[in-house]
Amino acid sequence: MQVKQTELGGVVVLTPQRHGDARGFFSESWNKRRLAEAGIEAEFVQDNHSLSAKVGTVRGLHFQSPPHAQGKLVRCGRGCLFDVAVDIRKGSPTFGRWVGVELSFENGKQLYIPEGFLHGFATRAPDTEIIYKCTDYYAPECDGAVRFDDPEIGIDWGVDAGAAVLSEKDAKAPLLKDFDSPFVWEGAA
Ligand SMILES: Cc1cn([C@H]2C[C@H](O)[C@@H](COP(=O)(O)OP(=O)(O)O[C@H]3O[C@H](C)C(=O)[C@H](O)[C@H]3O)O2)c(=O)[nH]c1=O
Repeated sequence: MQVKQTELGGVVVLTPQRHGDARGFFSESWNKRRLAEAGIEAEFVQDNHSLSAKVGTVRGLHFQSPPHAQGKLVRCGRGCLFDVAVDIRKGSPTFGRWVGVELSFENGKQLYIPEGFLHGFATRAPDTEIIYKCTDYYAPECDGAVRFDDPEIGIDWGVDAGAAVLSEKDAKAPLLKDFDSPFVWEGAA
């Protein structure tokens, strides 16, 4: 498995090995021991799977606040998407900074996003399916969001923000400056 650190500490791009043969390929999409070897000690308790029919669908930027904060291991089961993590840990030297990576069925890449980060994605192909493991259960009372097109964050989604396919919740999400993050950077004094 290839492991590539990003400029946001803890956010890691993983590419599991694919064993190709005349039938197609086989890949271990998740292996706890290999993640631990990559420095990721995560206990996953829930798998999520969603389908987004239209190109330019944006889901995010979401988080769950403590005590049900979620780390996520994200991959693309079909199609192609641009997956983004944003650091919202107060005191972090990279607070408000984002990283993005194209995940597709073709490239087999995965993104690990620890607790304390917003997560969102924009689809780049029709009928795109995202599949991701979470380190805590769904807790709607802890559900939170920040606007995907917040100019202070400045994510280049590669889609026309005005034409993005959004949920009502995402269309009404607050800006980062109007939001009090429940996360504190562990490196803070
Ligand atoms: C997240 C979640 C949702 N639901 C139900 C609640 C709604 O009836 C329906 C759609 O939920 P929502 O509109 O929040 O789904 P997304 O917009 O895809 O939200 C997700 O998108 C971003 C990318 C994430 O990382 C989060 O996992 C999550 O916030 O599924 C559940 O039953 N369990 C769950 O874990």
